[in-house]
Amino acid sequence: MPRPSVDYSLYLVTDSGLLPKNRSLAEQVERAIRGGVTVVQLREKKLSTAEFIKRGREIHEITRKYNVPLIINDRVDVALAVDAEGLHVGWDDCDVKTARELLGPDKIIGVSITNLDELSRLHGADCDYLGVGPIYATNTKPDHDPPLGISGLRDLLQRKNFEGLPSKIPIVVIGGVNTGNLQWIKWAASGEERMSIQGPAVVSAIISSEDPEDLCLSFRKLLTAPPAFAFSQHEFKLDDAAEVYTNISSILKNVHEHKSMIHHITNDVVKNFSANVCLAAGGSPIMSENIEETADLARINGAFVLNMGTASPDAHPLFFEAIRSNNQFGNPVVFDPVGAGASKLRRSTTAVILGAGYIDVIKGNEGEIRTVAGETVEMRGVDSVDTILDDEGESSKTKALLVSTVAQRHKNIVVMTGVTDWVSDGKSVIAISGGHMLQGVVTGTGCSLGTVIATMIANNRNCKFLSVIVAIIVYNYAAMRAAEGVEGPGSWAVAFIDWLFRLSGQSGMDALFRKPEFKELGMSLEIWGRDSEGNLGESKKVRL
Ligand SMILES: Cc1ncc(COP(=O)(O)OP(=O)(O)O)c(N)n1
Ligand SMILES: Cc1nc(C(=O)O)sc1CCOP(=O)(O)O
Repeated sequence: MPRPSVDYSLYLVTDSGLLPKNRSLAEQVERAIRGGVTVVQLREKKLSTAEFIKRGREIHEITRKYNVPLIINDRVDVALAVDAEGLHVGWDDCDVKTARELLGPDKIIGVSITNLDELSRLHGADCDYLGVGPIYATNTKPDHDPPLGISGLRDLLQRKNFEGLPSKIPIVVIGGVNTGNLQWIKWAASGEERMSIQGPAVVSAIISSEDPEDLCLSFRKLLTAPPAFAFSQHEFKLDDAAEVYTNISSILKNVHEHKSMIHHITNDVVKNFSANVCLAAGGSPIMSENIEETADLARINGAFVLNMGTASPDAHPLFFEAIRSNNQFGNPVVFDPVGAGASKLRRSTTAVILGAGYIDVIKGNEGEIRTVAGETVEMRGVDSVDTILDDEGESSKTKALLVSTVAQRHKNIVVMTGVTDWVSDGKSVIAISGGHMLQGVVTGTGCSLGTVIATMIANNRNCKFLSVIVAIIVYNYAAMRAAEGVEGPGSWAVAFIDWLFRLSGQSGMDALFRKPEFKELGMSLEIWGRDSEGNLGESKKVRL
């Protein structure tokens, strides 16, 4: 008998420890199937063999009624005893070859994949689907491997040489998946990848739900629609500076019409400065670190800034909840990995944050962005390490490649600050000149660029990349104008806020481009083109 063709679009994995009060597993599973679950995996870690088999038969009766395949977790003997449709194994369980010999050719075998090495080790295995995870951190499996995040997932899906497995092998993605992040995961994992995701495998969100039927109906609806505010990558042509001019006034108009709330979780040193910058740029700041209110704030947020400058491990659950809540409402998330390479704690906090949910913009200096890229960077505190040196010639191309690679891996926007600021959405790369050396001696100037970016994209969710570019231009120009005639860093900081306030009014910036004093400052955009194979090619500098 040939193996059944399976619809993996909504895969339920059970955990009887997470059921709502007075609810049996059988009832929960049946309700979930009525809502649209297409595969059920019985995962029992605490039952004796006899109890596992008994429960397996009970659940199998239900799944058979709805023609939904039942997969048994870990245990070949139980799968055989129950005559389940399949088995799911991890790397500590029975190997695929032995499982196939024991189960025969017509049973489904699924395998867990956490990294590229496991994918290679699966070479030639006779398995039917892969369970890839954890995509995000989860309390359901406390000993889980470090989360893949979007970048890890994309690395796996883009893997070119996994000969020996069917190229279209179905993939389900597991770990922290819920109705708030499902669309982001599906969207971020789509593109030119070799393998694609068929659906989520979900434990706690469904098993602990009071109304699993309704919840699964919501999952089904979300599976087919893209997230409302995913950005589409932008194909800048070498002559496209005009596009920035064309859009700048509508971007600023949206900011001023809405005065959106920008929730900051930021470091103690810069709170006051960032709040003032946010107000001057047209936003409404709230600096809250209460985990109890992150979900309520996300309901009304325009955007969320997460700056890990003074973070301790105690703050990880707060970061986690805030990212998840803001993803749920489609609020842009701007992450500043302050000092990411300076200590083990900061490296692990960066991984926690990137493994908590979708991040729209990563903004950092060169050392921070290289750390996010996976390099080991010796940072002296939180200040930038400019090892790629100047912005000329080859080093300039190296920077362009760095930001575009990180943006491609995370399917987001990456801003790398420095004497020149670099920004990429994975497709286009733009280098923006401007700014002033006094920024380097006032605490919080780097951090508050994240604030201005968040303020600009909060109400320009359909053109995030352009909004980030506009934010950097406004910011750098304000920094330069503020430096005129001031005595030093203290008075510059005050003048900077004044200039931001003046410029970010719609008419202020709109008129600005036409003024001679703007032209005289010599700010420029350098736009990088791609050749026919998609590689970064030549660049063209355009004076603003
Ligand atoms: C669909 C799916 N994917 C991955 C897993 C994890 O399986 P495993 O690695 O065996 O870990 P445990 O489930 O045994 O804790 C899964 N169960 N289902
Ligand atoms: C069973 C399991 N396996 C994982 C893996 O990464 O292999 S993560 C996981 C638990 C997923 O639970 P939830 O949907 O509640 O986050």
